[in-house]
Amino acid sequence: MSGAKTGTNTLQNRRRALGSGAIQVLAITGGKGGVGKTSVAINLAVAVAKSGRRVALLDADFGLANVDVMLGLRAERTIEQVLDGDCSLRDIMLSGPAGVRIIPSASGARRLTRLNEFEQAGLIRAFDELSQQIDVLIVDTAAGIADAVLRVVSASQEILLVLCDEPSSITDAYAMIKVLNQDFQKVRFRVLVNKADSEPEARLVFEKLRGVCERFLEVSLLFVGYIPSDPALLQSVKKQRAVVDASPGSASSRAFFRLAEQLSGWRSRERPQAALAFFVDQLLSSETTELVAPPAVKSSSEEGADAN
Ligand SMILES: Nc1ncnc2c1ncn2[C@@H]1O[C@H](COP(=O)(O)OP(=O)(O)OP(=O)(O)O)[C@@H](O)[C@H]1O
Repeated sequence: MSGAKTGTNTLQNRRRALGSGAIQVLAITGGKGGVGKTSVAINLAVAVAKSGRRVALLDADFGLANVDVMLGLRAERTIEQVLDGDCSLRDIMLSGPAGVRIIPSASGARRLTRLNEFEQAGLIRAFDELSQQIDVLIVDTAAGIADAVLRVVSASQEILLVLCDEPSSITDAYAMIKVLNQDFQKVRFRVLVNKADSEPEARLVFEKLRGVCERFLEVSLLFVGYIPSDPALLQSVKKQRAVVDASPGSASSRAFFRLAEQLSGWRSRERPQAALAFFVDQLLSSETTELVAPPAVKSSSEEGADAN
């Protein structure tokens, strides 16, 4: 058996070991920039954490990674150093409001989809470590439909599309749904309308997207609610705080708490217990992944996985 093949089998065993915990993995996306993806990712993460679940927020917006900045934190290191084997996930995670673990990735997020075998082992080690510590992984993604964005989104068990009432938001969301459906066989999308003034208005925006999807695609869209346009959210951004933390009684915060409550009921038909393993698996199945023999790096948990 070749060294590369042996390495691949070992990696497969390690990936399987990630499947043991029932972790929800949710990508926040939308196609268009500025619709509020990062605001939703942060506030939903903090609202879920306030309900007692353990949450990690992966900042995979490699264009304008800014979760840390929006929360007044400073990332010294990112997932890039973890992939290089320089440190562990624990060393780079920041502690956000309500104990949300923030994983800064910046340009490392693009690299997540193009890993050589040494880096694959680093990624699996990192998520193996994470799987013991969280119940929910929320992934904030970049705008656009670049391949790296699509791969991160399609790797996630649940997809939450953020829309707002602008024609380009609808067309960009449609473009994203189409490519996720046709190239990645995704059929189910949850839709959140942001910056709406009322539920009827939000439903109208949702119906515009559903109308065009029904005409051309076989996908299922679920309306999960709306976040009102809220000056308190803008104020909290200026203070580098999550609105659910700074103004928990504001209109947008109440909507985020409602959404957080719903999220625990989003049990995917696609084996929720394997969501984290699926996430890592999909990132690693990139066509551009190079196969090179990995250096022998083992943690005790990987040794356990190898023995299975
Ligand atoms: N519900 C809301 N009410 C008021 N302002 C909002 C709301 N949601 C987002 N915003 C504001 O809209 C702007 C864009 O939000 P955000 O950065 O979260 O969008 P994004 O989709 O992540 O952008 P990008 O694609 O550029 O990363 C920010 O100034 C944010 O404060």
